[in-house]
Amino acid sequence: MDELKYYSSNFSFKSILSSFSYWPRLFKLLWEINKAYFILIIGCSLLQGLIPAFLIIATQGFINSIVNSQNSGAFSDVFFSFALLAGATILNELVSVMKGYVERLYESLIGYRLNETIMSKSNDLPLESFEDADVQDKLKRAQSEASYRPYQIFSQILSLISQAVTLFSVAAILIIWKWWVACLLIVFPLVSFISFLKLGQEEFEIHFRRAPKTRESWYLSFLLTKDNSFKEVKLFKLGSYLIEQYKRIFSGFFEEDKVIAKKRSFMSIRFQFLNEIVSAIIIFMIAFAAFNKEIMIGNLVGMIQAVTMTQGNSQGVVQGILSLCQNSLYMKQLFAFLDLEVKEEDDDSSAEELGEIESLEFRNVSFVYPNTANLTLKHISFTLKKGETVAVVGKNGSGKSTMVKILTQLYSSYEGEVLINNQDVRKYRKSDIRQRMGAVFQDFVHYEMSARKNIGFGNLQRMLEDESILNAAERSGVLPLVNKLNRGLDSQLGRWFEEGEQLSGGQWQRIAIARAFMREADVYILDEPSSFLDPEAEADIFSRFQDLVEDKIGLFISHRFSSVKFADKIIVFDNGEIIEMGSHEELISLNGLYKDLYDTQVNAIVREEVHLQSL
Ligand SMILES: Nc1ncnc2c1ncn2[C@@H]1O[C@H](COP(=O)(O)OP(=O)(O)OP(=O)(O)O)[C@@H](O)[C@H]1O
Repeated sequence: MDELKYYSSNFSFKSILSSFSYWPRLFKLLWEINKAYFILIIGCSLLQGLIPAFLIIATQGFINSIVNSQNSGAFSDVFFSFALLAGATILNELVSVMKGYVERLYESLIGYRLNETIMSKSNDLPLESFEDADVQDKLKRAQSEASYRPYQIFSQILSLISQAVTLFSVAAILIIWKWWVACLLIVFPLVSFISFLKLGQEEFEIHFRRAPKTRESWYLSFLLTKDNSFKEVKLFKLGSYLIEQYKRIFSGFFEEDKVIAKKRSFMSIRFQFLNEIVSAIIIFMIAFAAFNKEIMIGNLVGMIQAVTMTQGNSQGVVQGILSLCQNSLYMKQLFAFLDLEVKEEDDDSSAEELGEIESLEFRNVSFVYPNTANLTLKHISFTLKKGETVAVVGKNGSGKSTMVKILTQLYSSYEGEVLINNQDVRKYRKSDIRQRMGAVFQDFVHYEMSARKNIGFGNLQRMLEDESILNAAERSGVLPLVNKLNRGLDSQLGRWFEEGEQLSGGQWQRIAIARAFMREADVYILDEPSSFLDPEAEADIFSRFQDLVEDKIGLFISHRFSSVKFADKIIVFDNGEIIEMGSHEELISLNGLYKDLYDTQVNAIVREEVHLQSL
């Protein structure tokens, strides 16, 4: 909201001028995308600007040559001026076809490249920024508006140049006759400039304010069109409600658009009317001059053409400058996103080389999520050592996943120290650290792609090596499933694309675990790996996990104590703090939260067994 205030108060002529400061950057960007197209379009635009004046002179000459030939009886001049006129017309057509062709290619190329740039920028952002609603709004604005505006600005500048060339060359024909006529035609449309400029600012402000609502509407349509939400939408009969919400947002937008469109139409009618009166008077004056034999009939035709063209071009130049002002404001949005600070220090060449990770330590780590009031992690300290399997338990929302995100360097704005091999993690490149970690997050991804990619994404270099992929599948116990797939590793998974084979929740989870195991890592982290698994599958996964991490560091978060109790060390989280730590036996004897949670689960299982036996 504050930002809107900032922008609103800056919708001034000055701010529009300052937005032109992006032009050099924009031109550099467009030049780098394709130099040949860039030059060709500029060349064609200049030619297009000059041709109309030439056409008028050729038409004028052609008509006058006919009139002269009637008096002299010689036809050769007519033939010559006809050839000139025909040549100019053909050239005009050729230039416009050529420009259209290059423009289409260049425009789509620019669209792709800018989307690519926006995607790589998103990829470079740290998770903290990515989860920020303001950054999401900026991203939405950059994606929806700014990716096609750059070409618009470029083509507007060119058509402005071309129109200006036409305007002055055609106006020269009138200046020779009566200079003030040309001045009147050029200057008059400027009267409308300020009014249209204000309207353009209003329109921009509306679009700027819309970004959060546009995102909301996108989300509503996402809920209705994606398979993972579709089931609930059907079951709870949310469809009509969501469509209604969507409609409400768009009807609001439509009303605003209608108001702007109405204002624009009224303004156009007013200025158009005044323009027509001015040109009617001038055309009448030209006709009167021809009637008095002050000018020839060819000149009459040429000058009437010149009046219409000067007037049209002068209006075109004004409109061009206006939409250029407006588009320049949108350009700010693109660069506002591209200029977001990237805090990742991966390009730090002074970073130390990271060897095998033998120990990981949290020393007095506290963390608060941006824009929230309370600490999510409070003075956390623990150590993980090579050869250890550590389980993390605790109630929902106690901070376990947050700790994992800090461990994997997805958040870096914590207090305290995170150490690798007794050295501060900040000494190492984040990408080097992540390279040595294999993790499955709670909200792991179902890639709607082949089984090969789903597993191979864990180690891109090995994605084409069947043996490595099958090995990872074996380790996560998903090999029998992979072997049963119609096209083996290259079978499409999920239902989004053709010939996709849908998996169960547990099968997807095993595939995600295989992806983590694909990495030749020193640290393996599983955040609730058993949430979709049946007890047998869960026991299977943990025994495989323990084998895998025998001489590595293994960390898993779980709510299932049947697996947790076999860990070498158990860390108990409560409300962002570590309140207990030790082996299963040690924690049971402590008689604290761990014992409570454990007893609750064991008693529930016992009750269930008794109930089953009584049936
Ligand atoms: N991206 C975020 N932005 C702001 N707050 C967050 C974010 N992610 C989590 N939180 C908050 O941080 C707290 C800890 O969440 P966390 O996911 O770490 O808990 P957890 O122990 O893993 O819970 P669970 O067992 O339910 O997975 C919660 O109160 C949650 O609301």
